Amino acid sequence: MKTLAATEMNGKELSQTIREELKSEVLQLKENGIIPHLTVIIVGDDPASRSYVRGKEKASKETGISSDIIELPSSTTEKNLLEKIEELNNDETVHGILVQLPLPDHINEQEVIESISPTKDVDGFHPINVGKMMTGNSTFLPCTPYGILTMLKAYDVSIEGKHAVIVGRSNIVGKPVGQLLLNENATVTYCHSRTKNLTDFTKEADILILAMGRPNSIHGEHVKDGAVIVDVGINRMADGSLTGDADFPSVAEKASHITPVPRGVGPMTITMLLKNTIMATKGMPAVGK
Ligand SMILES: NC(=O)C1=CN([C@@H]2O[C@H](COP(=O)(O)OP(=O)(O)OC[C@H]3O[C@@H](n4cnc5c(N)ncnc54)[C@H](OP(=O)(O)O)[C@@H]3O)[C@@H](O)[C@H]2O)C=CC1
Ligand SMILES: Nc1nc(=O)c2c([nH]1)NC[C@@H]1CN(c3ccc(C(=O)N[C@@H](CCC(=O)O)C(=O)O)cc3)C=[N+]21
Repeated sequence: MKTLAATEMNGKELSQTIREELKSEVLQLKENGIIPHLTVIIVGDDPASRSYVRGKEKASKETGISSDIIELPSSTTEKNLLEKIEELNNDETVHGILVQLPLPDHINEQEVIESISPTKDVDGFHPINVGKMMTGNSTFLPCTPYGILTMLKAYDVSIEGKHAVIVGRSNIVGKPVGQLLLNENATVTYCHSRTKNLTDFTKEADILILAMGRPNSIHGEHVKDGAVIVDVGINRMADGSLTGDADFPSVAEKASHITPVPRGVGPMTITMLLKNTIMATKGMPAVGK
């Protein structure tokens, strides 16, 4: 019988530890009469999005963060959504604003992201915050990439000088995770749907980040011995189960470290959202200063 060679990087367990620390930060804020508050806006009734939003609300409550969900019908106009965001920007009792993506096609996602006050942008998607991240300045980091970095550090994975290969280049996962690893002195390669001979690149990775959203795409033969594998993919299978982008059993035989799906990157994303909300409550440096 083959034993699992890899260390499993368990995002659920690590999240529990971090969330305990966050709870005491929240208690301190409350002692000073400040209650951190996160408002999540969801437009439409996509079941997966609703399930994530509920997960965020549950985790907020458990950490002592107050939260509310604004549910808008998919027929909501962009103007209506922008007005709602403006109200929240001006509401001093709201510290963090998250607009669940994707939005319906008739709403311009970029306009919406840019309308959120950068000081309340706990997703780290506002161009000002993206720019600060790119230049290595302190800001809200996007939750999934921040969660990945936190997990790699907690498991003592060394990043400096390592070849990090990112499969996926979305604005919310692929691009920013590559940037954060570059900031940590990795050598970074981005792959995407037009990449030719993808596995030539994955085989070269010391750290392989999979963020394609294609189930079971990468197998043991496509990764280097001793590689660190972070599987961001969340794919709902016909039987209702969740699976990542990697074929877990064969990849785990080659890897030194691997994240499972579920209980890997997903819970870390939510933990970093809580962390960003606390940071927003404490007050971010004013924009432009
Ligand atoms: N664990 C978590 O917390 C989170 C998980 N996710 C999950 O991560 C996955 C990615 O999410 P997201 O970035 O939003 O998705 P997108 O669909 O926005 O991006 C997918 C990326 O993968 C690339 N890609 C698709 N097919 C291939 C292929 N065959 N070969 C190489 N590259 C390919 C695309 O390339 P191109 O740009 O050329 O189209 C694109 O850059 C999804 O499964 C999502 O559910 C997302 C957010 C948080
Ligand atoms: N503005 C915005 N910000 C986001 O951060 C954002 C978004 N929009 N749209 C959708 C994606 C997806 N996402 C996930 C968060 C947690 C889990 C998570 O906790 N997953 C659990 C499983 C949950 C389950 O069982 O369904 C796990 O992997 O263990 C998954 C996915 C955040 N996203």
